[in-house]
Amino acid sequence: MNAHSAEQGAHETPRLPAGFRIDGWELDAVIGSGGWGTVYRARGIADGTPAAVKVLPTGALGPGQRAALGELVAREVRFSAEADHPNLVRTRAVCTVDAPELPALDGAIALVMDRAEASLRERLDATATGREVPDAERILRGVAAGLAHMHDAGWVHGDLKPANVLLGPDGEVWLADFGLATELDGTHAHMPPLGTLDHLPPEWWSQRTGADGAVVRPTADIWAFGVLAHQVLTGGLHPFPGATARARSLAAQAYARGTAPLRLDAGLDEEWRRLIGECLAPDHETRLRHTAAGLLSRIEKLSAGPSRRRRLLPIAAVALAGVTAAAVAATALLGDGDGDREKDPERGTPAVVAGAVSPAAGEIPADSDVPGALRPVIVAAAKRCTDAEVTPALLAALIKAESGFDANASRPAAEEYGIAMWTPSVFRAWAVDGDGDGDKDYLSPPDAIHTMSLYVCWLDQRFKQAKLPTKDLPALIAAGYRTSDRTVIEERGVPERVRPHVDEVLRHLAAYER
Ligand SMILES: Nc1ncnc2c1ncn2[C@@H]1O[C@H](COP(=O)(O)OP(=O)(O)OP(=O)(O)O)[C@@H](O)[C@H]1O
Repeated sequence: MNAHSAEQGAHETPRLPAGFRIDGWELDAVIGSGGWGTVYRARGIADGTPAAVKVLPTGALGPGQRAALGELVAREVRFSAEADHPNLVRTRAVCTVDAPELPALDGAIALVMDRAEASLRERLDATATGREVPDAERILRGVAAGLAHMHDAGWVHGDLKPANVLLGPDGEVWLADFGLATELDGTHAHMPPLGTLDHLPPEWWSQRTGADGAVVRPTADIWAFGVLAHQVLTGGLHPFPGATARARSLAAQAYARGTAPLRLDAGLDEEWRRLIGECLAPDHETRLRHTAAGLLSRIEKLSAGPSRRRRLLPIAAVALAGVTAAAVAATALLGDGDGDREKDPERGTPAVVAGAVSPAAGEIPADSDVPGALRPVIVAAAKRCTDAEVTPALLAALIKAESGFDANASRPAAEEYGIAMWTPSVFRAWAVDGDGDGDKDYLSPPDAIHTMSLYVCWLDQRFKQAKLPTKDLPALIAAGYRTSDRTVIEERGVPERVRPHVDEVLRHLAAYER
């Protein structure tokens, strides 16, 4: 299971050895560890019933930690004991660990649960970016049903995320990890400021955290469901851009403030796009209209309808290019500057949305010097961007000026390599798997060109936001690709030192636009 989780717990508390017995259960290997406990494979001593035992230690912690853990454990135990629904993991017993030789674990609470085969997190990790997780709709239906039951019973999950959705041996879908589940008091409850950044609603950040912790309401679970559904239907893409959870949460907050639009993945089916967009309504009040029960009945209708597919790029272009319709890869937020192509930590994902064909996207003239094998790749890459300026001709002109279509081009002094002359560290932040081989490689022309399209799309949007003259956009993009968005915006035009390069791009562009 999740190696990260296993490591995380390893140094915090000792492990119980395989064969250790807790009441009628015998432990086997560790499945994984979370922030508060370790989960073991186990079986019933009497009849071999498979189980998973979560051991929640209460010793060996500082006083503050102990208080917080005590509360979480109490919640998890209480909720687990009360929860009874096919979409909530079943707790068969709550026991106490008797291990005087291991003081850190002696007296720990052990929750004996039905054992899952995998978590949704693992399924996502095993799914290629851009593909749906197998059985996606059924899984989402199970999650919505579990959530609806919790809300009806007056609880909020508070930590809905793929790691907390378990998949049983016979395809069961179980919500798990109720440490943050909290009982509703009127319309909201309180919980400590834990949870996972990636699934917290934007209003979380503007709430004051009082003695009882932040307010948590069912609408927080609705938001988390929207994020999770987007991940499940896109092979793990988060709906907000950023390389880190913190960056993504900042992007979600910018969206909630109205300074950035919501850009869901281009391949999403219309109905799902609408449903996810509603779950991700920017504020609690708007989200109030949507209940988990309402989501469940919509998903049931969706599943009953004709079979749905992610929208793919036009087959002809894809087949010719030898590339798969790998979905738009999430762009990443970057760290420190690198070379001349600087990076802006505030940037968002360009509008590579809707699977729409770029309005000005034409073919590249057959008698041009653009190699035939590259043409369909370039055309498909340009379709990643809905902005009219980013055409196959512009991409071709940029590539011609950058490398002369040489896949092995390199300028080591400037750390630029491959057909699109990517600086490796910059490439990594934007990388798209253009050829669908599961790898993102700046020396692979489809990867380099698809990534170029994404980056250029973002430059185009930056320059429009900065109100630079629209008629100059191709020149500005060429300059931005050679320098940085910031340099071009600060100079309010093409910097003199890259003027010859920009003129060359414009010459090629004129030739390819014929
Ligand atoms: N009933 C179960 N059957 C099989 N695996 C389980 C079961 N419950 C939890 N796990 C797995 O055990 C690991 C640890 O789970 P745990 O709930 O302790 O932490 P987490 O959810 O990864 O993190 P945190 O609780 O800090 O959010 C995870 O990989 C989880 O998928």
